[in-house]
Amino acid sequence: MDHSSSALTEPFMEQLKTLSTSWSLPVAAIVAAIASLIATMGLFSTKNHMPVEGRTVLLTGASEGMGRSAAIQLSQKGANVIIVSRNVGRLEEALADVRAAAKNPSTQRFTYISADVSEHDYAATVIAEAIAWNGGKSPDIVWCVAGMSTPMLWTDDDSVAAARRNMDVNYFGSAEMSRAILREWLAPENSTGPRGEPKHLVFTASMLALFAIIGYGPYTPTKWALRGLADTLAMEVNYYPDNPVKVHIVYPGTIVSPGYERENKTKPDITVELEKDEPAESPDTVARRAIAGLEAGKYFVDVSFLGRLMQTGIMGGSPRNNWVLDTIMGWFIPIIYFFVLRGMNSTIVKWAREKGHPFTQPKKK
Ligand SMILES: NC(=O)C1=CN([C@@H]2O[C@H](COP(=O)(O)OP(=O)(O)OC[C@H]3O[C@@H](n4cnc5c(N)ncnc54)[C@H](OP(=O)(O)O)[C@@H]3O)[C@@H](O)[C@H]2O)C=CC1
Ligand SMILES: CCCCCCCCCCCCCCCC(=O)[C@@H](N)CO
Repeated sequence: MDHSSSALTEPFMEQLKTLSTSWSLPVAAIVAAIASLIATMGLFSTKNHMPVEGRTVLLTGASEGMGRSAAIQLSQKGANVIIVSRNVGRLEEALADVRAAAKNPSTQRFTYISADVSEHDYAATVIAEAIAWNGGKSPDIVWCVAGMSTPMLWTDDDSVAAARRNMDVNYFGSAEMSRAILREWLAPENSTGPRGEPKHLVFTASMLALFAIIGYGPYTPTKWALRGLADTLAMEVNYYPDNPVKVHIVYPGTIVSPGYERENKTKPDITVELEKDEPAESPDTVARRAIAGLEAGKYFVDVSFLGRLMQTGIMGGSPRNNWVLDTIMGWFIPIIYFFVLRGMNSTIVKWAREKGHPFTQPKKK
């Protein structure tokens, strides 16, 4: 016979148990969350999460603009550097600057590979060449920088052709490279165990992948696509615990680069008007901030204050840089966007009223 419970006490005990679990679970969760936050925040650590000295870095799109600046700065930090783009003359000039910046000129090595990132299967060939040059070892860090932009209105004649071209260079150029290098890094014969120095795969998006504005229809979706791929791969690399790889994605604002000069030739004036709130920066500055973010171990690499705010506003299921700050800041961003969007849309309507129907406005060519 069971004496331990009576008809009276049992429901009470059940209630008490439910009550205590309904409290203890959230409390335990909050305590665990705070503890793991403190552990992962890295607030007190100044560890360099991406040492490059003596390691080999491959960058696409590094003959001009931010990629070139990044290659030079990584050379200053002691990296061996491989730069990839199409034009050989510009590659040679850039490589001379990269070489001249070397920290240890007698031991660091440098080379370039000419390739068009928009060509199907280009990356497997580039990686094979890079490995042969690097004494049979794959590069330790791959940074996809190559990109282009042809801003125009979506109703313009050439917008869909431009969109396909932008997608081939910006998205598939990085997608193919990431696949080629991951097939090396993640291969069983290249396992280092979970404590091995991680490899780094870096994508270059744009602030427009966080907040889209009028006139970048052919371009912005390519950078959103990169964000989707980067989030996917940030999770997928965890499937290979013995082959540690860190994925990162950089979100630059306006970079005063040769590419920026080119895109401004066709950029609608209304786009120029709305993007003027994000201060334009030199390629050196953007590269320096991006590398600092990579060294700090960030997944989402912001290079400006607005970019930092925008990131927190769209994070969804992306890995966080700092769960506490990102969550608290995330509560405020919708309030900012309420005013920003109203302001931008009223500027657009005002311009249409002042300058006439967009089809009848003079076209930039
Ligand atoms: N400029 C800006 O305002 C912003 C730029 N970004 C992004 O940052 C990155 C760097 O931009 P930015 O500094 O302006 O770069 P630039 O446009 O100045 O330079 C582009 C580089 O990529 C190479 N490249 C272009 N197309 C190809 C191709 N099909 N195959 C191989 N290489 C190619 C170019 O060399 P070559 O022509 O010889 O091939 C060059 O080295 C890009 O991904 C860009 O989309 C993001 C936000 C803002
Ligand atoms: C909290 C949020 C505040 C929102 C303020 C909005 C300001 C809009 C700035 C848009 C800047 C776009 C820079 C990237 C440009 C680029 O990628 C191209 N130049 C490349 O072609």
